[in-house]
Amino acid sequence: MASNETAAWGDPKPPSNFLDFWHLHREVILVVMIFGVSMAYMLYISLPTRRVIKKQPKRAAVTTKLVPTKPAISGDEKREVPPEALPPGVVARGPRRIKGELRKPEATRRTPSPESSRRTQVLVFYSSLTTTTEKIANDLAQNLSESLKGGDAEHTDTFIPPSVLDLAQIDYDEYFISLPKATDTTTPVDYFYLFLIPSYNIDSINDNLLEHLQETHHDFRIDTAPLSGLLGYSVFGLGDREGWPTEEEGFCFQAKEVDRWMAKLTGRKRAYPLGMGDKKLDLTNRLGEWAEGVTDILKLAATTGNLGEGVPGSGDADESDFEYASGEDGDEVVVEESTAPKKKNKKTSNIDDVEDLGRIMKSNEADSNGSKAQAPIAVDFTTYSKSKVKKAPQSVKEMVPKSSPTYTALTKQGYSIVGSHSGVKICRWTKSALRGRGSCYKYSFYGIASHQCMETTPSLSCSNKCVFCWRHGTNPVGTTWRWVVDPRR
Ligand SMILES: Cc1cc2nc3c(=O)[nH]c(=O)nc-3n(C[C@H](O)[C@H](O)[C@H](O)COP(=O)(O)O)c2cc1C
Repeated sequence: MASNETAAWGDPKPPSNFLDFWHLHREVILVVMIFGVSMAYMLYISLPTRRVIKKQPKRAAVTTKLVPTKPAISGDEKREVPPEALPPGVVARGPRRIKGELRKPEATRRTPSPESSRRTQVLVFYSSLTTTTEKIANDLAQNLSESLKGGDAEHTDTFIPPSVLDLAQIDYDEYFISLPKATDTTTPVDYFYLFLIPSYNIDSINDNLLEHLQETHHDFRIDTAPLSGLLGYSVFGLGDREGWPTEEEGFCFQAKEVDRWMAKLTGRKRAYPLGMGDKKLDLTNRLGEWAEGVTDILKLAATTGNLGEGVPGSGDADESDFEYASGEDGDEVVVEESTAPKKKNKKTSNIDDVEDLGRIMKSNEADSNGSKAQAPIAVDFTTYSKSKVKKAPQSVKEMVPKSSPTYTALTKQGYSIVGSHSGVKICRWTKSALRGRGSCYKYSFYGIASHQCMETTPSLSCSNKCVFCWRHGTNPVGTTWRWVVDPRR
């Protein structure tokens, strides 16, 4: 035992075989090996060139992950050479550049080229009390449909057949607060609005439309030009010079109003000037000219995506500026240019909009130069003060005047009109009960003696247009009272 221990730690003689040697010196050998490996590792990680070479392939792998779709990478990138394979002397600089673009949904893209897949739809809006305009609207849509095809293969697919829309039937929010939603979402559609507006000096659906357009423009929650995405619009007015000889006396006054409000809501997208026709004189000719002009503009707009140079009066940049300055296109203009007093046109309010600084400066310049020319009037967009621009004289109207088609329609249904706004009608169930043909559900279910009922309302106007309404949609629609009020007694 003693000789063994001596051999392990103190025997100067070398061990007889490798196993003995290992048993004798393994601690020393292990320590030396660990030290050596540590040194080698330290040396390895301190060498910069090696690290770069090792990391390069890693970065390439990450890049490939980020761009999974092959078409998004251009042909140059596909041929990119890995850094290891570069010829000597050529240095690979920085990370690989990815060319391409964010892929948007097809519907949101806009390519104004003729090959564009966009389509155009004309919407023909009309109002009609005595059916002339309704017929004209349908004919116009039919003719437009033909002439926009025109045997021209290029335009055949561009235009969706025009739609005819009765202003008394549609929901204004769908068309005049934002653009209509296309049914086919795969192909983007540009809308072009046409209006056929007869004028009525009695309460009619035109008043509702005008009120809606005006409210939309002034609603602080909505953009002032929410229809600026329209391709364009144009208005044609129908009137009667026999009763309303001049525009000042009310000839086509509501078509002019619609045109003016649409200019505001579309951000001046008037594609063709306002047309006007006298039902008894020149309607066919004037309408024909207007329709021809509109067709030309439509073809141009559908292929280029814009209204081009425009035609005189259509509201291109110069003309709009003129309209703007002369007050034709702004209800905010407080004094007519021609009637403006020469020296009192400085400012009508203490608050001016920044957008008007240019005009205000011009006006001041003209003043200081002592120029006699009438400068444009300063405009205050921050107020909704009532316009003092001369309008066709408008008195408070009766809700259902005896001479109106509404009166005729309601009396034909069996109503008696009391005064100018109340209506009474015997319920059909009352008649039925009197004839012994059965009563209504109120009697059948609850025993109410409903055979004595009558339908009556103090106001024939209503704020809704319910499909089941007993007024059959022939009554005026309004959210406020704007008609003649009965005397107290
Ligand atoms: C009750 C009534 C009021 C009218 N008021 C006007 C008017 O103020 N200005 C005008 O130019 N024409 C006026 N007209 C004429 C109509 O605008 C014209 O006849 C039009 O063609 C009628 O179209 P419709 O048949 O589609 O209703 C009025 C017609 C009616 C029946």
